[in-house]
Amino acid sequence: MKILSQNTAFGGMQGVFAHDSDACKCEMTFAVFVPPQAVLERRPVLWYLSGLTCTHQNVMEKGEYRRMAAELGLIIVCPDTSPRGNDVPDELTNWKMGKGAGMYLDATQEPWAENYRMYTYITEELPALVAEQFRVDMDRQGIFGHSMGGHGAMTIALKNPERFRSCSAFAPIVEPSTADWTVDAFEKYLGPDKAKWREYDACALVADGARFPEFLIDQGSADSFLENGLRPWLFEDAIKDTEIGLRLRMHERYDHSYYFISTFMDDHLRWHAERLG
Ligand SMILES: N[C@@H](CCC(=O)N[C@@H](CS)C(=O)NCC(=O)O)C(=O)O
Repeated sequence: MKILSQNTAFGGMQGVFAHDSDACKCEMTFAVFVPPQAVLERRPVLWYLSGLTCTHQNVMEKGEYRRMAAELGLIIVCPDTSPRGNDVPDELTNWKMGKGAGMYLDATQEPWAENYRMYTYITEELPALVAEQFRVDMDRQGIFGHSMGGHGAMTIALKNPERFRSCSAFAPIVEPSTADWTVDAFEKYLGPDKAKWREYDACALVADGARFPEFLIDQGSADSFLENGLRPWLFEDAIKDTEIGLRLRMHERYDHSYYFISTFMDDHLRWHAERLG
């Protein structure tokens, strides 16, 4: 693992690191905030998955999570959203596909299958590296994210309920297999057989029997992607006859940006801290 930067913040450390990824077959970059408490003891770890067009950097610069994470003693890991580098396939003029749009799935179709294995990267390779390199308590993990990353967090929690104790999302794409934003990418990454898309779709996963105790979702009413991309009411419908808990909060006047995310960031960190102990 290479250290790209390390800066003291709120008594802890904000670092950016790079490593050679076996899953994605390229160099991957990620950010980690280590709170001051982690000098003395293992602390819970919270995974933040970012949205379309983002790298590890957007939330690090605009998410405003460090003060509260330091107070609560949470380690925050912010991975990149796709494989990177000149050898990685991309669609240069399409921000909803390829680099910056990994969709947190393992692609099965050419030319994507070789590098676009973000599900394996986020659930296996990066946790192993983080467990080795930082003072994390891997029995206390939570996951959250924004937009495409909200989709990632919810599907990963639903598929791994024994691993995560908490999950929340800002403006998540709850049904990517029918959303304007994501259908094209799902078809290119996973092929035309829509049955194969279901394991990466929060609503479909619930319909197929996946369970997670409860979710917190914050959504801005002035989010221009609400009607065609995000549609949290579909998840509300999906869990109706289940024991899954949902705290869905709509916020008038808030849009899709990091101004919205940073406003409710403290609430999400507290939500996770209460469940991670
Ligand atoms: N580029 C797209 C918008 C993409 C977008 O809003 N991305 C969100 C995640 S889905 C984001 O976090 N963008 C980066 C940022 O705001 O820093 C557009 O122009 O319509």
